[in-house]
Amino acid sequence: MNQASLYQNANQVQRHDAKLILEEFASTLQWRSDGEDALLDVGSGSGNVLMDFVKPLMPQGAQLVGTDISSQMVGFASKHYQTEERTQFRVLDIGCKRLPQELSGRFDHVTSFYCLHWVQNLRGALGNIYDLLRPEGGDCLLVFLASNPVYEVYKILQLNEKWSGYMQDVEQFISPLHYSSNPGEEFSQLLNEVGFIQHNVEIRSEVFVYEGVRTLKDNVKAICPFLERMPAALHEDFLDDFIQIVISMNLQQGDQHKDQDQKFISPYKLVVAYARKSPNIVNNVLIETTHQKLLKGLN
Ligand SMILES: C[S@@+](CC[C@H](N)C(=O)[O-])C[C@H]1O[C@@H](n2cnc3c(N)ncnc32)[C@H](O)[C@@H]1O
Ligand SMILES: CC(C)=CCC/C(C)=C/CC/C(C)=C/C(=O)O
Repeated sequence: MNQASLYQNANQVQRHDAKLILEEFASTLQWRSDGEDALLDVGSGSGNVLMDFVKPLMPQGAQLVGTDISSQMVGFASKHYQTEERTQFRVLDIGCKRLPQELSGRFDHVTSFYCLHWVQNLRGALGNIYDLLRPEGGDCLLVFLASNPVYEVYKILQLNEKWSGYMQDVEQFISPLHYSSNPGEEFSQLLNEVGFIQHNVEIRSEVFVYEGVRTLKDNVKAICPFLERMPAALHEDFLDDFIQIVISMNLQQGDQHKDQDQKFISPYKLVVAYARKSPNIVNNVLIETTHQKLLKGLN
């Protein structure tokens, strides 16, 4: 997904979820007493969730860094929000092998909305999020899809020879937790493995209703990675096939012959995770104690 302006105009679900969750977690986030918080947002996209819902929560003197793997998204956000003080956007692949040195250990908070379901190497991404936080401690709020009917639609479309050539790698675009029987437990385990001792993970079952065929098509267009691989002349045909599959999955209500009257039901599962990094000294004591216990067990 590289079309920032398409995304900026068709991200109602993403904005709705981020707004509600940020209102809920505004007072849980551990704001600094000096108001000099530094926050990095992972997968900021066109930047409007970060600027409309995260920035207003932050103290006046706070620094914000919006990041994204897509240079097109970063270019759009930088231009759109160029007059915002203490705010910058830069390219970062959160799944990268080595973080840029100037970002490592620099942040009090990391946030991420609707991004981590795009990252197959979830463990690597979480390790990087841990390392972005200061050694003295910090916290993160991570919100992403565990599952969504869009993934089942993609898999059915891939079986159609009209589209299969564009969708060979469909699994790369399915949330790494989509097939998990216990996504909450799996994600908690990953948080533990990378060093987050204190964390809370919830899997929330949500439903969003898209009003009318055009609304659903625009929302699909904004995020579907396969459309940019095919000639624009095929887009409407692909989206029509998408809608037919949604109807066959019984996710449609209303008069099939009146585009405006149709509603499309999207039941999905959202991971909402909040985690705190403890200061190194606390971690070292805990590791030491565990180590001593293990040694005692051996003697
Ligand atoms: C659905 S958008 C979410 C944008 C924004 N956070 C919001 O809530 O509206 C997902 C964003 O994640 C970015 N993304 C995907 N994989 C990424 C990765 N490995 N590292 C950083 N960003 C990534 C995409 O380029 C895209 O801009
Ligand atoms: C009814 C139905 C299949 C709805 C799918 C709606 C849709 C466009 C989901 C997108 C989910 C997603 C990957 C969002 C994102 O990354 O922002």
